[in-house]
Amino acid sequence: MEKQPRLLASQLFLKNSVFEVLLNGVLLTWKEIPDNKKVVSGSIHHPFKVGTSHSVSVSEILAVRELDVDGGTKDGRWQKMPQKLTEAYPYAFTVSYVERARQHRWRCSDVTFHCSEGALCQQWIQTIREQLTALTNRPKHLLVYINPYGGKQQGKCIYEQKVAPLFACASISTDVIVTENANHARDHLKTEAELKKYDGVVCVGGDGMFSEIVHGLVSRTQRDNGVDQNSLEEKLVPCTLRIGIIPAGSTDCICYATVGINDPVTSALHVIVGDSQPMDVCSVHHNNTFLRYSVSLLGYGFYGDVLADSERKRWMGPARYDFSGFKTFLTHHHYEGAVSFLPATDTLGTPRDKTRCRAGCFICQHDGQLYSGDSPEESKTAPDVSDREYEMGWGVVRGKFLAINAASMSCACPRSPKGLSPAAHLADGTTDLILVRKCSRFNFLRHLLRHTSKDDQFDMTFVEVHRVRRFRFTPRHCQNDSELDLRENGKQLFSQICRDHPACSCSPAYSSWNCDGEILPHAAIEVGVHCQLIKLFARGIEEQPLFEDLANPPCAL
Ligand SMILES: CCCCCCCCCCCCC/C=C/[C@@H](O)[C@H](CO)NC(=O)CCCCCCCCCCCCCCC
Ligand SMILES: Nc1ncnc2c1ncn2[C@@H]1O[C@H](COP(=O)(O)OP(=O)(O)OP(=O)(O)O)[C@@H](O)[C@H]1O
Ligand SMILES: [Ca+2]
Repeated sequence: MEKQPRLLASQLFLKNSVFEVLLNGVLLTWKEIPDNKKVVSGSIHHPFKVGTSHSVSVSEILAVRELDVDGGTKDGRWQKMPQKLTEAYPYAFTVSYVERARQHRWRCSDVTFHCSEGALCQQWIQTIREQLTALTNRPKHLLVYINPYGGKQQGKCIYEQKVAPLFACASISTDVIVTENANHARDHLKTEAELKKYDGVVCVGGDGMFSEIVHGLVSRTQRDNGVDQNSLEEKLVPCTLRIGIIPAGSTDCICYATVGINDPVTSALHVIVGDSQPMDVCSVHHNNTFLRYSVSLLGYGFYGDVLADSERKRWMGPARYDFSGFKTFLTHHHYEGAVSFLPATDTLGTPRDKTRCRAGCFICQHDGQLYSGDSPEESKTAPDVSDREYEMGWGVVRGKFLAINAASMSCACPRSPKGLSPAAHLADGTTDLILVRKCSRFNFLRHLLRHTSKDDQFDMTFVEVHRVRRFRFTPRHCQNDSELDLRENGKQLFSQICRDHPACSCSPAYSSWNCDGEILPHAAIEVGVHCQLIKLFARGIEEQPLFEDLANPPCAL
């Protein structure tokens, strides 16, 4: 087959005007041309219209398809064409591309170019297709898991109506599994799935569903590479398959913090263009035994109690968190214990930075390290602790806490658009440890409210925040290491304490850990961060243009 040129320039017809259309391997641009420069004959030009121009990155073109002269595309989509146009320009092709809308939303837009010669039309189609084929980061075959019961139970419908047509348009083939029970996706990935067949795994659901995919993929990768997940000293092997999240859950905080919005079409488009966003993963251990992975929030006290209460109210849907949040706020329990942590002293950022982790983040590109390039490749995913540091650098905070939160990323979500730790990074190998000491209800409310405003939620005397690589929590009443059933022990201990002090308003001895929306069975845990262990089909939150109305300014050609 004849090699297509990388550069194409033609005068083509679009919406009653003649446009200079240019493809240079990086950009597709089309600019309305003035009357005196036209070489196209028989154009139906609007003489008073001011020339407009557009530009689309080839990497954001989804597909190109031929348009039949009778007005339908070859793939069956129907388009209305004025008769005069079809007579003068009987050949046409449609380019589908990403267009940016408000609040980080992406939409699929179509532009149809008409020409008088069939050969020219074919040349354009083939050249664009060739340039799309050269984009090797794009997935061709995906494994999709749908949770039909997540969020408002719309997962199946969202996928079929909004996502599947886009995947089909971009010629992505899929194997779709609608899960039949909790952990179906995790176990299928862990043991059965033929991962070699796929370029990525997509989940349709919320943070819980994403967590299943992470557990399935990370565990499978470690098993295939003979790595023991139980030891915190082990360097975990990064997963090669990227993960896509089509949001259909209650919080969707992973999606919100990696894309900027929980919108199924936007997420599907990030999958199609083959974006890649590395992410840190925390491994949580108890007595040198692996418990779970966490990518967003590990929360003891307030967020643990909210989750424990809300699990009994799943029937309420996403509103359960507000109900349980309000109830937990009123109960105002505090918990006693010791938090030891290894500060990330060698990092580029701090939790109090004004800058945010955004697409192309400088800090994440350097794995959060001050001295990039010095770290050998194999140490990238390890909790990165030398023996000396291990002995020397640990800090300890003891006391009574309303909340102990570790945010490995901002945890931005619709409830708190800036998140629990606004300056946290997706892929710097650290987690932000937020300690909220016992304080009055009023002060705690002030702290919570600051998650929804511009004010700094850390700028309060009872709150401290540390960027750490590892941490450990030991509850005060943890008598021995074999504390096994937290809930039973907790209840017994609570009733014991309250029998001793009948008139007091003491808190139970234990809360629970909320690990990305799952309750952990132990209060005493040790946590390590594995830098960039997984990759998502995302690019981080893109900076908003200064004036949103200029999100798609006409480009200067
Ligand atoms: C007064 C308003 C204050 C609003 C403060 C909002 C802060 C919200 C911060 C949300 C952080 C979410 C972190 C994400 C965790 C996910 O891995 C996990 C799985 O999806 N989600 C949850 O655990 C779900 C956790 C959901 C927590 C919701 C907490 C709602 C608190 C409401 C407090 C009301 C007090 C009202 C007093 C009058
Ligand atoms: N077929 C199924 N039946 C019951 N539970 C399922 C099924 N498939 C997945 N699950 C479980 O449902 C739980 C919740 O799902 P998901 O995360 O999709 O929604 P959510 O809890 O509403 O949202 P979020 O996690 O964002 O709060 C997950 O932990 C997952 O393990
Ligand atoms: Ca991080």
